[in-house]
Amino acid sequence: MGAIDVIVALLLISTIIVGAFAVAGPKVIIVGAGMSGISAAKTLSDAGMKDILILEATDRIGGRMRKASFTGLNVEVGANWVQGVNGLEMNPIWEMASKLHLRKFISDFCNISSNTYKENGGLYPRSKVDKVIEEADKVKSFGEKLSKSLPPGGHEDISILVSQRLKNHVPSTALEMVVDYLNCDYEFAEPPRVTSLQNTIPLPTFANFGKEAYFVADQGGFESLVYDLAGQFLRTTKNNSIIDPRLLLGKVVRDIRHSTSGVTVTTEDGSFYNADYVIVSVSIGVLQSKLIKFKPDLPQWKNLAICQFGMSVYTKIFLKFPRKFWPDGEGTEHFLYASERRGYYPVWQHFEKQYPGANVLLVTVTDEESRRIEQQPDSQTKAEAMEVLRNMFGKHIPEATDILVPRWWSDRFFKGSFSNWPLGVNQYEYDQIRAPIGRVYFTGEHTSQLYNGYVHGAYLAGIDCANMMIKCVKYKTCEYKFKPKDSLQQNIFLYVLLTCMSLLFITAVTYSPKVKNLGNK
Ligand SMILES: Cc1cc2nc3c(=O)[nH]c(=O)nc-3n(C[C@H](O)[C@H](O)[C@H](O)COP(=O)(O)OP(=O)(O)OC[C@H]3O[C@@H](n4cnc5c(N)ncnc54)[C@H](O)[C@@H]3O)c2cc1C
Repeated sequence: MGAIDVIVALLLISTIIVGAFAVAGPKVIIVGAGMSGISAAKTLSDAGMKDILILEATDRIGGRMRKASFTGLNVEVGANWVQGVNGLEMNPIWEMASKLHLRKFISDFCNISSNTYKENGGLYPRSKVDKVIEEADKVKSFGEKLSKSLPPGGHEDISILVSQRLKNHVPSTALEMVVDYLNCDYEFAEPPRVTSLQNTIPLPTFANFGKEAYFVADQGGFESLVYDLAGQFLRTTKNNSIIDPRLLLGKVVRDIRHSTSGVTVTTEDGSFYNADYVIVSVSIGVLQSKLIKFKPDLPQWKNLAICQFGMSVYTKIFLKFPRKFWPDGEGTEHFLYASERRGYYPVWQHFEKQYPGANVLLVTVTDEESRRIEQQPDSQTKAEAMEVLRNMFGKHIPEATDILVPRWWSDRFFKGSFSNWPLGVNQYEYDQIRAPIGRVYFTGEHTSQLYNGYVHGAYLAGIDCANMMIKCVKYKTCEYKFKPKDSLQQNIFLYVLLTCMSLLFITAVTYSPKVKNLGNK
């Protein structure tokens, strides 16, 4: 063996050793490849924890960021807006969308009072709608002040509806209801009677990132953000297909066995995968549905916290027409239909700016209307939407030639659209949702400390969850600091006890010398 052979052999050995160390470290399985799962996986990878395996139930990544082809156009059936832009802090999703040069359009509802239709035809006078909006704004400001005055922790929280009652303004006319719908349901996908006041008004998304919202209308799809993020740590081809063996699609996780020594994840096709840790990023709707069984089961307090939180349903229905019959031009993009039946095909949008000449309308429904519509044939939904449009624009308008009705609620991999903070869940119970259980970690938009329900919430929660795991693995700091309800109650008890004892002590100290002095006199 010559000197060169020795050098080559040494190089080879050192490469093997370095390679072995590169993949050394714990193996982590990530369940779900939506924004949160991918963001968690990337954070682990960036920290050197590259031995990861992502198991995704569907045949794609992106989860609730999903484009669909509709009459030759790619439309967003899931997330559409970058919410919270131009504020004090930079929304990370805005930064990513700007970096990728996604086409996006500011959403402006300033002119909505000129575009509000009566149930039986014709527009409301602008001044009348303005008055209702003004009144609703006053009630909202009242709610905001009230919300800030409530004690932290959430044990005295009230619903948005209760704050309206306190201000003696519960929307009751068709016009008041549609304005209320736009303010509340259109954002949270659930009515004011359900939604927590303290945790939604003011909303951290708008308070921190800014009041503006931008509508993404890019043929590559909003989901391209997730693909871009994934491409930063998973092997991809030149045309951006992911070919990394660490991502497995079509793997429906059904069973997670966990113990102090590791986890075993079993998928519907009978495969099983061993690892040191698992991160579960499925929606809270999926967690509530028990599609995934934990063995042993999650503790009672954890299951309770998961089941108490809200998974709302928000449905974007797209309709295609042979020609345009709605007004277009500046200030006409959004229009309202004020029905006596609250939430009946209420918020409409045309795409003259985004997709000129496409002749597509979008109508949004939520909650019970969404569930009802998901269960009926699309032809029935088209007939109902056409009747509403004819009420607004007259009998002469053409019939829609196509309709697209996404079904997020019926889909077992989502069970709804996004989480909404309901009345009755305090901060401590919310913290319990994201608390790890041994080697099982949880992420997803519903675990975001400030931004549940949003894409940026999903992204930031993924980072937080991965960092929690990194701290545990690398620095052996595995404690998750949260206060379960019991400990809160114990703290209150202790606080009262200590206060009483202190008062007794102060009284004793204050009065005993005086008694002595008196005696001396
Ligand atoms: C109609 C709609 C409109 C929205 N509008 C907006 C908006 O305008 N702006 C905004 O910021 N946000 C919006 N959102 C919310 C936003 O899309 C979500 O908050 C975010 O995408 C959630 O990401 P995630 O990773 O937490 O969850 P998901 O995207 O749900 O990812 C979880 C992944 O887990 C997979 N999975 C589920 N079960 C299993 C299983 N058993 N085994 C393996 N994999 C499984 C799913 O297929 C999915 O890919 C909207 C959502 C919807 C549905």
